[in-house]
Amino acid sequence: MVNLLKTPLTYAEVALHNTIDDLFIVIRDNIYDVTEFKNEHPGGVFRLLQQAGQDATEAFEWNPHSENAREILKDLKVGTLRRRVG
Ligand code: HEM
Repeated sequence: MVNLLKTPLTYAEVALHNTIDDLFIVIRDNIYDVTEFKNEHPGGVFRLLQQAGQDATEAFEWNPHSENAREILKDLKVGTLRRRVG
C-alpha cells in the first residue's frame, strides 16, 4: 500500500483524517493509514486515536518500537507530507 496518494498532502489535509473510521498519522514526514491497523496495535487503539491526523513521530519514538513495528509501518504508508516552503 505504498503511495496511494498521488500528490503529497499538507498537514491541513492530513488533519481531515482524524476519526476512528478514517485515521491517518504522520511519522517522519510519511503518512500512514492506521484505520484497519488500530485494532491490532499492541499499544492499543487509544494511543493511535490520540495522534489522529497529527504528527505521531515523538509518540512513536517515546515507546521504543521493534524492527517488526517498523516493517508494519512500511505496509501502512499511503503517502508523504508536503511541507510549506518559505
Ligand atoms: C502506525 C504506527 C504504529 C505501529 C505500526 C505500531 C506498532 C506496534 C507494535 C508492533 C507493537 C508491539 C511491540 C513492538 O513490536 O515494538 C507496539 C507496541 C506499543 N506501541 Fe505502537 N505502533 C504505532 C504507533 C504507536 C504510537 C503513536 C504510540 C503512542 C504512544 C504507540 C505506543 C505503543 C506502546 C505503549 C506499545 C507497548 C504496548 C505494550 O507492550 O503494552 N505506538 N506498537
